[in-house]
Amino acid sequence: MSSTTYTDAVVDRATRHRDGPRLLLSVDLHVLHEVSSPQAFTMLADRALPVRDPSRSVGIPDHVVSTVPRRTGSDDPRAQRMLDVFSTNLARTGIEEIPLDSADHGIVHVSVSESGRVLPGQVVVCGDSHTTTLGALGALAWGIGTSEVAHVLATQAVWTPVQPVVGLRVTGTPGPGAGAKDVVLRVCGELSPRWGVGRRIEWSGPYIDGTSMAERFTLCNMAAELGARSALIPPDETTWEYLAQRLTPERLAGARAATEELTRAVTAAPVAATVDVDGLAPQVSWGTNLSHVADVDGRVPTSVPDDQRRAFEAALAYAGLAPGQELSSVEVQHAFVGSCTNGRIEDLRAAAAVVAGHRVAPSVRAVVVPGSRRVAQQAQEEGIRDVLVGAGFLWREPGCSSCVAINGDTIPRGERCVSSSNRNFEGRQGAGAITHLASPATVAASAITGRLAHPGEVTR
Ligand SMILES: CC(C)[C@H](C(=O)O)[C@@H](O)C(=O)O
Ligand code: SF4
Repeated sequence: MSSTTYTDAVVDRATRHRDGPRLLLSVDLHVLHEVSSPQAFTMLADRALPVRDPSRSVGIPDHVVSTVPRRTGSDDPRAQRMLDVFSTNLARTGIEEIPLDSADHGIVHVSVSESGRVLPGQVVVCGDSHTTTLGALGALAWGIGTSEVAHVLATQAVWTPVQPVVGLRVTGTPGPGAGAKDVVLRVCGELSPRWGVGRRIEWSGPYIDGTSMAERFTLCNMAAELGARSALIPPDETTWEYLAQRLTPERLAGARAATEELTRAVTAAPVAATVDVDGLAPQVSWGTNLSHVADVDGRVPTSVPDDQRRAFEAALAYAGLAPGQELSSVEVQHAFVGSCTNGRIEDLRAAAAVVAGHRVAPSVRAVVVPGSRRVAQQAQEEGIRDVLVGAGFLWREPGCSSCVAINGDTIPRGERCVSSSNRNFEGRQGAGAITHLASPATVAASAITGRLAHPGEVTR
């Protein structure tokens, strides 16, 4: 018998039907948000199809919601209409909504993980590319398109191609001031943005074994930027400790028993790439895709392989940078701590640790948007909110906010934002806005200095 990876075992358990190169998998949890679901509900209504199992779906408004304190929805009538349609669709079909004022509210991927809705071995889908985040819990989780959302609503199952499972091994210990965000930026920089296309990734190696859950969420979140359908970390004691804080003892025991059964004969995925992050410096993206990554105390590259030259020049022109330019000379006007990549309590702690005792530079507008209400609440209780606000950060309500800037939290044209989010495409944070992706610690240090900065510049 050929060996089976953890991912294969999850796929096998969920398979309802096989049709040549395609599998029909049962969906354990379907997460919906207001942007990718309206047409799906319309498709269902047009064909008079009911939702097959509303109890296995949950809807959370996050992308277009205002983040202004005491918000109730959106100030923009079009966005408000989207929120209203979303609520109506959920109520009409009997799907639970986690509304803005719920203790469980947050960005979809943050909310469903911290409220204990996601378990190892589950198949989880959402009309959102960063659903890979939930692979941190050992779930097989990926983003689907709107017509697939309709299909899942109608059948509680999803078609997926048979795909190879590959190991992505990470070794070494990052250097001072560097963490999981720097690691995943480096991984994206070293492998191509298409490295994961057509593959299911299993993270492995000594670095991964030692990561916290917060770090795992960051890593799996950004695996979407490698083009992978899914990326996960098979469950270990770290996973179970996280779940123990969120599940009743009975549910926890049930989930553990099911996982033990599932994983009895699994073997590690064959390693397709190894990235060594020993001594890694904090990373920052300088261009317009995830291969444009460098040490924050380093320089923009001076040359690239010929086949990348055009993209390189276009990225430099868009970002207003020159080959060989020192990144620590690049001034920023905005600093954003938030998103499903780095909007968790650990991320806010990391930012607060850097800014404590310092002031945000007068030339910078620095904003914290917690990933969820729980994160916001905990930050308040721990005094982290006070540290950040005391240093000059603006404090907002949870949501996607400037990560994708479709809720009004737009970065103006020509202005530069150092951001703890995950995408740096042209116009991602607003038409003509320039994005530098970094860790929360680097965002915090840059907010203080007014230019891209190594956290050590501020803390040492
Ligand atoms: C709006 C949504 C469909 C989109 C996604 O799929 O990822 C967004 O979350 C993003 O990060 O670009
Ligand atoms: S925070 Fe950003 S990456 Fe995450 S779901 Fe929202 S828009 Fe997408």
